[in-house]
Amino acid sequence: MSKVTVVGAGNVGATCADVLAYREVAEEIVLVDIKEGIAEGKALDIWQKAPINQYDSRTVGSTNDYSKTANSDVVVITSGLPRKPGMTRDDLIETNAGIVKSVTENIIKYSPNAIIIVVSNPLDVMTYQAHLTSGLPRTKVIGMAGILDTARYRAFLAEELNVSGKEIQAILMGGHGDTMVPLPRYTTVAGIPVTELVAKDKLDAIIERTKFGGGELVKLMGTSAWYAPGSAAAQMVEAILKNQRRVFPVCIKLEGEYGIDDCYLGVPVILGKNGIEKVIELDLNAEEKALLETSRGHVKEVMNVLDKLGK
Ligand SMILES: NC(=O)c1ccc[n+]([C@@H]2O[C@H](COP(=O)([O-])OP(=O)(O)OC[C@H]3O[C@@H](n4cnc5c(N)ncnc54)[C@H](O)[C@@H]3O)[C@@H](O)[C@H]2O)c1
Ligand SMILES: O=C(O)C[C@H](O)C(=O)O
Repeated sequence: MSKVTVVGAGNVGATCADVLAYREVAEEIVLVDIKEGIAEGKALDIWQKAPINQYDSRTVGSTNDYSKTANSDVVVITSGLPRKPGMTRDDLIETNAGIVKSVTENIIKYSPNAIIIVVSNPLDVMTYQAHLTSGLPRTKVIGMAGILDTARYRAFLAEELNVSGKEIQAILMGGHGDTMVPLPRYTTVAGIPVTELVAKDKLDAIIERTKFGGGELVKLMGTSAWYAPGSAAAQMVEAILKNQRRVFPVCIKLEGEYGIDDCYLGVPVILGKNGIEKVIELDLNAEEKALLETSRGHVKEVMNVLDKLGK
């Protein structure tokens, strides 16, 4: 029987649990939150939707009782503060590091072999926190951001070209912040290089919009996004539980890949039943390497802040 826990029953966590349920990705989905009753309520609401939307996955809620999460195959961590207008994701580090640490300790106590998908921000450094606290191999403590950032990039391109978003294939690398690195050289529209279809100035504008895609939504809503993020995390869970071996950009601790050591960054990987089955190393050109290096430098600075906080 497959079991998934989603910690944090807020906007992203509840959306993720809902997508997991209606896609019947797991038989049991446990939603956990620290706020009394909220996880139980949202789990019950999703369960009551099952007869309407015709699914059999069972959602269960828990207020901070991790015994209900025991033997989860995959755990998604969404607990933590979202940013408000005027803030960067990095501003959340102090509060969210404490939350991610305590949540990870509880998770590992009851599901020592789970694969952990981190969503809380600042994403790359919260993945670092969960990896350190869990003691699991790097291939089993991974971060969700690349699927979301790529989806934004794909949606903007679909709009520009007036084609289905399904036709856009793209890869994006680096940290989940303004230094992320969309890769037009690896972007195609049904196999056609995007550079043959979109003028350079338009493509550059789409890349810029993608980099600040999270901030655009924060400005509009006063808090950060949840539909696409929750669905993106659910897509990672599905790839793992169904051993789909999908190729996604995922945050992992790099240990020599791309000439980078000891830094958590988004890179293309094969995602399957063991978590990250393989990191795919692209032959980046000089410009792409320089952009990735800038992103690495930024994430490393925030990792150093976490080190100073005492992890
Ligand atoms: N990686 C990404 O691409 C991405 C995308 C969107 C949001 N995020 C991040 O995800 C996080 C959640 O965003 P949201 O919009 O769902 O926020 P939210 O405020 O709606 O939900 C967060 C939930 O976490 C809960 N929580 C806090 N401390 C907890 C603890 N110790 N144990 C269990 N639950 C706890 C809160 O009670 C709340 O219900 C934020 O840090 C946000 O920045 C990341
Ligand atoms: O922008 C945020 O703060 C949330 C998330 O990282 C996003 O990209 O939507």
